[in-house]
Amino acid sequence: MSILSLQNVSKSFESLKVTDGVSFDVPKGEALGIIGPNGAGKSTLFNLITGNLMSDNGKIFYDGRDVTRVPAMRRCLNGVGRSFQIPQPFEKLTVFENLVVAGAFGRDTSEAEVTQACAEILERTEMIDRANVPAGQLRLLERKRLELARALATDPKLLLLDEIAGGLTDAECQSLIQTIRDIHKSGVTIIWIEHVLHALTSVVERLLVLDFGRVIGIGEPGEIMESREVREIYLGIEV
Ligand SMILES: Nc1ncnc2c1ncn2[C@@H]1O[C@H](COP(=O)(O)OP(=O)(O)OP(=O)(O)O)[C@@H](O)[C@H]1O
Repeated sequence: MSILSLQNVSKSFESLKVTDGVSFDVPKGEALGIIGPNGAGKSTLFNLITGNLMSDNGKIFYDGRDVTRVPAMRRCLNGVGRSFQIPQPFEKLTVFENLVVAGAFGRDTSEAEVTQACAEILERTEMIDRANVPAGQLRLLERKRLELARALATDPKLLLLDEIAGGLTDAECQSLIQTIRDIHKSGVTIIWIEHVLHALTSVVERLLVLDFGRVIGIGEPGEIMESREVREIYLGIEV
């Protein structure tokens, strides 16, 4: 069964069509990667799925329900979690406090349950040693881990990751990949936008390619990367 289904979804900013008749389904438990050139409309697609933006046309179904006009907060409470391309934690709050804020707003449970869940998430994301450090003092990998942890604090069934591996060294990237794999193994459905292709293809089962707001390919990563259109458009390789 699909946890997410987009049917002919479009979005324009004035005369610029940024999402152009996008349709795809994501089965429960899948990890799907999204690639495409800068400005292809990847983050906009995330904003449409989370409800941060409303589509002009088309339908979005989440967990069997039509959420096309459902506001972002409600979608989050129902299990749509996300990380942002540019992490913006509360810099003066500690790592733990940042998580508790996300948990308090993003899940429908008691304060005690939020606190307990946040402590567990700090373990899972290897941030437990940094629990009492103000977010403003974190290094890049830790900021990325905090961003991931904040998304997990909302107890997502569907987790959207927006370029979480960007700017990391290879070793840092590998350690983050392992954490994302563990989250995936625990049953969370993941959609991951990423320019770091080796990171993406080491986790996802399928890749979706966006270009000028259109889906130009979706399928098994090896097949997608071999496709002539993808190589020409995305990689700039003449074939
Ligand atoms: N709120 C907005 N108002 C006007 N134009 C916007 C808005 N948000 C995005 N755009 C434009 O829509 C296009 C797609 O942007 P988007 O951020 O979705 O692309 P992207 O594929 O995520 O790019 P990148 O890989 O650089 O992050 C860009 O031309 C961008 O300038």
